[in-house]
Amino acid sequence: MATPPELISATIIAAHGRHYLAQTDAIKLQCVTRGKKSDVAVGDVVRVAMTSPNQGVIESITERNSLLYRSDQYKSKLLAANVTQLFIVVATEPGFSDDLVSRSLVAAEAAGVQAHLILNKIDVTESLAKTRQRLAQYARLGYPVHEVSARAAPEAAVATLAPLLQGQSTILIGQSGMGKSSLINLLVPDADIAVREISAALDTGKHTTTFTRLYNTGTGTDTAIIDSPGFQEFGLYHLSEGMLERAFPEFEALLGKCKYYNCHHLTEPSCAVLAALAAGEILPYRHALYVQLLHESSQKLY
Ligand SMILES: Nc1nc2c(ncn2[C@@H]2O[C@H](COP(=O)(O)OP(=O)(O)OP(=O)(O)O)[C@@H](O)[C@H]2O)c(=O)[nH]1
Ligand SMILES: [Zn+2]
Repeated sequence: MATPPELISATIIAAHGRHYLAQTDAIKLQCVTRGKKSDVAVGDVVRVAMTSPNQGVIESITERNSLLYRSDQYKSKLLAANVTQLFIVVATEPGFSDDLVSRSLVAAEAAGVQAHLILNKIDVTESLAKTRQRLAQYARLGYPVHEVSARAAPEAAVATLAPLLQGQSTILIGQSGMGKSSLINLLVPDADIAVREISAALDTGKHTTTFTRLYNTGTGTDTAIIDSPGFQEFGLYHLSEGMLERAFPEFEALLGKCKYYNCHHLTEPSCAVLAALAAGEILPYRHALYVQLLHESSQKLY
């Protein structure tokens, strides 16, 4: 009987299709999964069977502490595993979408991950007051908001964000143009070199921003920053009704107070959530998003 190959432990630092790059203490390994499986995410700790000095096959995934994902009607797409917090990068301009911010917050809640909002470009003073007002609504829901300017005050931006990142595994997400790359470059000084290395290893050609990647920063391996491609949509078809109502912190104190124990908070009489909405205690667009997500959840085809 042949001895099975030795398995080594590694962290997935980039994913492109079914090709992965895994980092061990000493080396980077190009990895594939067995068969058609593509259930591996950046941030996963995996066991790899070496097939050559820098290549291997992923044999197993270590149990995850968290898993963030998006989904459409047909399938879900893993965003990152084992993250402890999500930074949603927004800016004074171009404008950002409240729908995408709230969807990201719901995804974070569902994954049990702490979410922060990072307001970048506070040097653009024309739209600053208005943007602050919009973000205050999220602060009232309990999400910390941090203000920075990657361009006008880079050192202050690092001073604000670096302590929050220490010892955490943080994924940054944001719509295109918010300045996420500028922030990553400040927080991870060798990010450009790392991205070039990863692109070469995964053979992604010029499409350097189309894949999610993890950077280990600081002295140990306990601090990780994950950069993800800019996005235009954030489907959440995979969330069940029970998960959805618990993903809205403004519903929390009201759950269990509706007349019907199985209330959907849509049109039911004596619904505590609808009463709070009517009283102006719940923001209309947040409830509308809840209704939309409930609809998406019922449209799931997998
Ligand atoms: N005024 C101002 N402009 C900024 C700031 N940070 C970034 N920018 C500019 O905003 C634009 C977008 O920045 P990027 O860092 O490329 O943004 P991104 O979010 O990574 O966008 P994608 O690469 O499209 O995903 C660039 O022209 C930056 O120079 C800032 O603090 N203030
Ligand atoms: Zn209700």
